[in-house]
Amino acid sequence: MAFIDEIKERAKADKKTIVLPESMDKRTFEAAEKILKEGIANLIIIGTPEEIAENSKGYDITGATIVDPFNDPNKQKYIDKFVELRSKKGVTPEMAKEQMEKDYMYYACLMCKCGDADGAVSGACHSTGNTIRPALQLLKTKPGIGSVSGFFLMEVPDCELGENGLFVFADCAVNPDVDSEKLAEIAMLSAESFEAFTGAKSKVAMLSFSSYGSAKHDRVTMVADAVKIAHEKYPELTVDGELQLDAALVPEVAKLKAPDSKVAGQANTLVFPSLEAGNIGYKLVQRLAKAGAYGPVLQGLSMPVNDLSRGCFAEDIVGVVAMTAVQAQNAGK
Ligand SMILES: CC(C)(COP(=O)(O)OP(=O)(O)OC[C@H]1O[C@@H](n2cnc3c(N)ncnc32)[C@H](O)[C@@H]1OP(=O)(O)O)[C@@H](O)C(=O)NCCC(=O)NCCS
Ligand SMILES: CC(=O)OP(=O)(O)O
Repeated sequence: MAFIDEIKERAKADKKTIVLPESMDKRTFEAAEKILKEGIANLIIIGTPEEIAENSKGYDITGATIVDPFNDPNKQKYIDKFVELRSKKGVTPEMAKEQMEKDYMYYACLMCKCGDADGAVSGACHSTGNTIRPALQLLKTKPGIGSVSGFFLMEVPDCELGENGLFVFADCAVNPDVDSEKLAEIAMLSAESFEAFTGAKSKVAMLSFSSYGSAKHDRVTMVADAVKIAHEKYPELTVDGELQLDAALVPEVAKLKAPDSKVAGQANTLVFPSLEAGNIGYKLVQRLAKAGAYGPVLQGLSMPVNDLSRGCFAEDIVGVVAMTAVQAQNAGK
């Protein structure tokens, strides 16, 4: 069974409620029809009657709960929660109301925070920054986590590398500035994500343009230091580096470049040394290898809220909603 079909089956087994705030985009309704028909999740769609009528034309969204952000009996509860969480940052009730009406992602995050939804998915027509900022501000990180990061679950067709073509790539979405500490934490979170979604043991490669000191540069040292930190802080983690991509993936190259590594030649979880590398890397594999790219899924956030690429298809939204529902199932465990 394809990876995403397994995730859909897991989502269906214990249905969660996911909120979709992008009623201004037709893909939301195309995806909603599929999600409801397949029974993947209960849905809340945020939008005015005009937005819903205009963009849902031709799609059957019977069963979705529609919330009009200008006329919602629960709105005061969300305004109060917004102010409770952000008054120290100067947010007043008037500002909270205006922000929620202007940007439905704030509304969606408050629904999650108040327990009226288990997760949210947005980003088909909003940039990543605008999609995740409300979640970072209102939901915050899980206890003990310093930074939220974003991974893609990549499903590469006809590929024996990784876990039969399945990989986690991170960070592809969130942190423009990383250091060794952050990279080590991204490695730990990515390993957890890989294992939660695939059920297989993760083997994390910390990528660079150097393998085991073959090049000398500050950016190589940053990755090598991240590996040392990861070994110290997360001794249960199978992680190695710094490694070039070919050494991480291909057994024959691994024998030459990192012969004693427990990861080289078998990596299934790839931690990129910068956001540039991660974001470009996942798009290369998606577009040239025709890989499935599900995400960016956020890791380290206190509740499941996930982003999409603006280039996504409705089927990608369905996949990310299923992954969000599975994250919500795992949240209490
Ligand atoms: C994530 C991002 C939106 C946050 O930056 P920003 O909008 O400038 O916001 P700030 O730095 O003021 O942070 C806003 C809040 O989020 C928190 N935050 C920022 N980055 C965070 C992270 N990685 N993890 C957890 N919290 C984070 C800040 O602490 C701050 O909290 P506060 O308001 O309670 O003090 C920004 O780093 C960004 O745009 N990243 C790149 C996204 C992107 O374009 N990716 C490529 C396409 S996928
Ligand atoms: C993940 C990503 O790159 O998102 P977008 O394509 O919307 O910038």
